[in-house]
Amino acid sequence: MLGFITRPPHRFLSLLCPGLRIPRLSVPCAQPRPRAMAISSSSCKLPLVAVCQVTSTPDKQQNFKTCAELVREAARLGACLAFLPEAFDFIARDPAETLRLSEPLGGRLLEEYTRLARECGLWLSLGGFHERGQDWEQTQKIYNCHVLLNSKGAVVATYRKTHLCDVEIPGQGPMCESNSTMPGPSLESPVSTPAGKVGLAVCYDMRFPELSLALAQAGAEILTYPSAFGSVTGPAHWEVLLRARAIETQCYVVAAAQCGRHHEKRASYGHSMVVDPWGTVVARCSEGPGLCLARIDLSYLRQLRQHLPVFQHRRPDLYGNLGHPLS
Ligand SMILES: O=C(O)CNC(=O)[C@H](CS)NC(=O)CCC(=O)C(=O)O
Repeated sequence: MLGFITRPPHRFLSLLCPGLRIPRLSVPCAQPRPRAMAISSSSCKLPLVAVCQVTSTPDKQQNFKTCAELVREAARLGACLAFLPEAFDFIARDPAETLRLSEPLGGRLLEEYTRLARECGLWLSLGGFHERGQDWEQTQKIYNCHVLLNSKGAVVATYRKTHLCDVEIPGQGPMCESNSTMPGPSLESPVSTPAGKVGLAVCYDMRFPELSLALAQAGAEILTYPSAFGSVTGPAHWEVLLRARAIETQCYVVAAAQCGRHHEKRASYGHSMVVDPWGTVVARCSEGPGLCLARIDLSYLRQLRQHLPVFQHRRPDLYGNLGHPLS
């Protein structure tokens, strides 16, 4: 069947996901994009991804139950890949509790997620696992590890957050991630998944466009920023940063977020979303825990990159080869 679309099919997604809000754009008719483009198959054949939003607490078992329910729902709705936010495993009250609750990749929690991926037959982006790495004995610190599982439950990639969030924002309470966490040593090459080539990052990493450019130049089609964004920086920066990363890299951006109050000392902004390579928010979660869905249209991405070839127009002679090469 030959279909014509101008952008991913919102109407269909709203039917699938009643909680999904169709985005209101600030400049809805001023967009000089191709009027319509032909796609060779029905939009229903395009891969569907699910973005899960949760409120993690220090209760690991309860957090797993909540995430597993959302992942099962994502599978039931036909998603091939589900994204969980940073700290999907738990959000602790202090660094000592964070360290106490952490596990190695070979621990019980990852085993449960392996079983879940296999049972549901979908890929899982576990967006920020508190990982006791190989150097745990010496450092007594963890890594903030983004783990990608395939539909058989195998770990196909790991990326350890390279930019740690040590910031003091008035009104938000100080964050000092390096109290408990080591920065990752390297970027990870984008990974082929049923939805496209996924570039891995975590939360605060989104503030460093060099990283997203490096991933895009290494072939990423989908950038992922699983997050636990603060409640002061959230309203000011969250959507702007995600849309900017999508526009400048011409990638889909998927950002699963923590939301609500985790315990007496901490709350997160929520607003999980998927942004398309044009910068349009094509799916977003509503206030509380839940999920939203989006179709990934790589032929649209490729056409956009042809129409607007920014990667051919860069001037590394003027400002260096930012974000290139990856390794
Ligand atoms: O603490 C954990 O258990 C997991 N890690 C996090 O939640 C991290 C470090 S505190 N949060 C962020 O990076 C928020 C960044 C942010 O809010 C911004 O860039 O404005």
